[in-house]
Amino acid sequence: MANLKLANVEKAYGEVKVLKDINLDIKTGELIVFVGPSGCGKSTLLRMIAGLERITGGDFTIDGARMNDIPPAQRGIAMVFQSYALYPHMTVRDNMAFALKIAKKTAAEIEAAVSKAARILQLGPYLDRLPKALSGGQRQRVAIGRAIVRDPKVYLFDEPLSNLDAALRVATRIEIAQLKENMPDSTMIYVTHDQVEAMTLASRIVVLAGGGISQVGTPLELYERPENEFVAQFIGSPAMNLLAGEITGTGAVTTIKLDNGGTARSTVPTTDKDMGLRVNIGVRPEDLTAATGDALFRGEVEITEALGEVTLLYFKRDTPDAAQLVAKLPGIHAGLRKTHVALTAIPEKVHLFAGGRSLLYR
Ligand SMILES: Nc1ncnc2c1ncn2[C@@H]1O[C@H](COP(=O)(O)OP(=O)(O)OP(=O)(O)O)[C@@H](O)[C@H]1O
Repeated sequence: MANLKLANVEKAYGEVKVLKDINLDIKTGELIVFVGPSGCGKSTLLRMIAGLERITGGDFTIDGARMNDIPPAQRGIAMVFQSYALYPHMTVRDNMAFALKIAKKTAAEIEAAVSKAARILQLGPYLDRLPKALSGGQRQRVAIGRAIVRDPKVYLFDEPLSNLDAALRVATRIEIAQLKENMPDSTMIYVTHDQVEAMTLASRIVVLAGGGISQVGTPLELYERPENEFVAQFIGSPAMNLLAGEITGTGAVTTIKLDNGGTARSTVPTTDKDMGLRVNIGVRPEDLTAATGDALFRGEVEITEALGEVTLLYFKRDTPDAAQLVAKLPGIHAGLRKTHVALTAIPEKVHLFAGGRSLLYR
């Protein structure tokens, strides 16, 4: 059991605050994923939780006990890094047993812990091999095994799959999902650049930006109800399209006259005082469909990318909207190249942002 709490946590290097006002409650059994642009402080925050970086402000507690000044080894936390750093001259078994030998555990305790980890990670057949005789994915499993044998309350993963090739990433990602299933009471925090890892593994995703938390939510909450334009465009690939316009009709369904001449409708509710408000509508590429009546965008398809199950459409860059718009249509539509298309989206899929903030969260 481990409930983690970060209260007003900050990190300053000299005068520069790289993280501030970090408030986060993590419950036992959650798998929390930190995402955000490069340099936003994901690794720093993870390392502060591990005790590898000093916390310069605020409090970090595990089950109510303040951890700020507790050394890493006494926090009950194990960290798995992207470079697995196994001891090359030791077998898989000895790599996993090493920390327990140092901790002066008995041979029987070590044997029990190593076999349990080997079972969870399906490393049984490899226990007597040296790391050089393993694939990258198997080595990463041994690195995770070294964490498991210590039976920590909290697991921290710093981009554990980023050194693996695409196929192995998928396989190892599924293994991590299974690992989490097998250890429902362990709390995990995972840093990644990979959207798919974040969306598929996380109980909740923490989006970091500009030194703070931009939004915390389940993967679907972030996808369906982003609080701001940053999260809207960060989660989902290709990114959500933003088109500028003005509110011309309010109520349970809002009408927006777009600067490009198009019209959009949104089920985000508005009131009379919103008439004339400048907004950006947000529409995901996958929510755009061919329009028969009102369109929110019309343009000439310049490039198509047929990916098999979907086709991405990019438009002739003759207006600001056309330059940034991407549509994702199911199936293969290479024939749309050089044709004019009109696109719309159902009102339920049209997000509204004013000043960068979603009108849903007013
Ligand atoms: N020792 C240091 N002194 C000063 N600034 C630092 C130091 N270490 C990190 N930083 C700064 O802190 C910020 C956060 O770095 P961090 O490595 O945590 O980002 P990140 O989100 O993990 O990035 P990436 O995704 O590129 O790994 C960066 O702007 C970085 O330049």
